[in-house]
Amino acid sequence: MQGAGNDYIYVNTLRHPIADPVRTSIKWSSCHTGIGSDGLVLIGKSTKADFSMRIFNADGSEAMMCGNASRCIGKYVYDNKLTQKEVITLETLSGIKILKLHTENGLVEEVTVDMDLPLLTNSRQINTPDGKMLAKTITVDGKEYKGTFVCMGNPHLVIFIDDIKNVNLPAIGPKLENHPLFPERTNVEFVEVLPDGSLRMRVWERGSGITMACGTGACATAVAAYLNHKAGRKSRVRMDGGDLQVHWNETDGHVYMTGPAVKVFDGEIEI
Ligand SMILES: N[C@@H](CCC[C@H](N)C(=O)O)C(=O)O
Repeated sequence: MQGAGNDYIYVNTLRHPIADPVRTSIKWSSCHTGIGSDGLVLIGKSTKADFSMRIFNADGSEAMMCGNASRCIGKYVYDNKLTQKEVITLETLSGIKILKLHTENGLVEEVTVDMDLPLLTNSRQINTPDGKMLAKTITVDGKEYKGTFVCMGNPHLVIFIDDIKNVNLPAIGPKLENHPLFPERTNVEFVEVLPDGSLRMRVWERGSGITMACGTGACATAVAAYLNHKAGRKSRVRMDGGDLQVHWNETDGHVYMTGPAVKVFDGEIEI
């Protein structure tokens, strides 16, 4: 399945348990020797919510949260009749998220995810030496990058720039991901504010590299844009694979992300 082009292999572990998800994600994500994906997502049962999600990056590392995968799970469980609910709770390593399904002709087209509160101070995931987050200047290869840190269950470094075409993402992405400031590594977003006010973002994902979109990254981008006076509470985040709508609600402080969820194909693989 894919959400704005961020593609994962989804396994319904209620029927097909995966004994070694780390090894499986590395093997299956490989474009030339596996299936090819940004990682592996396990849909499971939960004692606290309707379903659970575990997300593994292409390098086998497990993440706490995935925005695009949450939407795709909403589509998977509804379209495959694992539930008839149109509001679903999903247990993740970063808490329970609420998915609101938008259906057309009995199938899910879009999903709004309550992504909970953004974390703007230090978190377990991002241990900066001084314990202070928000704006920070990071020097890499003699060049300074001013980043805003936002944790959406997982860590994001959002960098605003004037012209996104000037970013050499394959070169700078891994250097920022593995910068000593982030002992647990980080996702990295470069963002240009377009004349219509939308946010053009490209992402280097921790553990997967360049992806066509990142849901938590889009939310982090919208929050950082508001904090840096570059956008209002509602933003359209435009990524290589499509757009997401993000609303940082001032009443409850939660971030709401809305976007598509698409099935690419069903398949069987021997393990
Ligand atoms: N693509 C995802 C985020 C996946 C996890 C991330 N690479 C991490 O390690 O934190 C999304 O849509 O949010």
